[in-house]
Amino acid sequence: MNARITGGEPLISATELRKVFPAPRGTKGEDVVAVDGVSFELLPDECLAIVGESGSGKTTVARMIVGLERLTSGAVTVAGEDRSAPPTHLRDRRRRAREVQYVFQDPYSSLNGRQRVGEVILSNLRLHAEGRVGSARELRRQAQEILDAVGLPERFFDRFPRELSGGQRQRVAIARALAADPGVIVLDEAVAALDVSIQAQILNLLADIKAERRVSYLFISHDLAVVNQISDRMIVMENGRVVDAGVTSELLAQPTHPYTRTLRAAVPGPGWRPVRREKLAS
Ligand SMILES: Nc1ncnc2c1ncn2[C@@H]1O[C@H](COP(=O)(O)OP(=O)(O)OP(=O)(O)O)[C@@H](O)[C@H]1O
Repeated sequence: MNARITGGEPLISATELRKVFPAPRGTKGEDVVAVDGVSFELLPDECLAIVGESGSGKTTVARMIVGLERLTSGAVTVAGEDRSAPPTHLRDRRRRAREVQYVFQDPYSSLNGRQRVGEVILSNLRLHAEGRVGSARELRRQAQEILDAVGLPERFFDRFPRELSGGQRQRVAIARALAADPGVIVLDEAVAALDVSIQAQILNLLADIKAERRVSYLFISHDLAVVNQISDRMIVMENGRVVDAGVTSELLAQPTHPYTRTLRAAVPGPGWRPVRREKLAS
């Protein structure tokens, strides 16, 4: 079972999320309001981007959604079930991981250096098989199928992460997420550490996976050019609040909010124009 649901019911619903980090003990510093009244919905088969400058609260929102950060107030539901409180036991944690997987920014630190690529995938397959673990041969076949889906042929199965490039490592991280067969993948600056040409490859890969596996993405990024390529809708965060939201191509073509205009103006490269995703796909 995964968190996929049919129809227009949101996969993730975030309502009035608020996160306050207390000032460190013994200091006279002030509490940090990292997230303040953030609401959004992620629909089946869509990619929703959360954009904003560094410190705007994007990662904190993502961590609240996956249960890594306790909510100060507000509510999160996944596939209609309340997920506002952190998981209390291992079973709950695993069930949530099957619903929503998280891919981190840094492909260099997010993989265990002592685990071979195939084992990374196998261990997540075993973890989420819910007692339906097949033979070792069948598991290996499934692991290789997932690696094939992210463009890593059989010769990568026994390699260690240190033997891979940044782009290849991020493919492994995506494959590891897919092994849980999730309904949603949260991608937190998942291409930010990669060269532009490798970024494009990973974005194409993500688009292919989304079309083939019907997984939804919550795509956290500060990079509007990247967001323009991958997302259907976007919300814009500034100082912990949502200041703008809408269909990505429309919002980028004609940004109305001053902050969105500022972000848009910061996109590098003369002649950069928002391009509808259908055009990119051809
Ligand atoms: N564990 C924490 N303790 C205290 N303050 C925190 C903590 N985590 C985040 N913050 C603060 O909350 C605010 C939002 O941070 P967050 O990392 O969510 O922003 P972001 O938009 O993801 O930025 P970046 O892209 O740089 O990660 C920042 O002011 C940050 O310093």
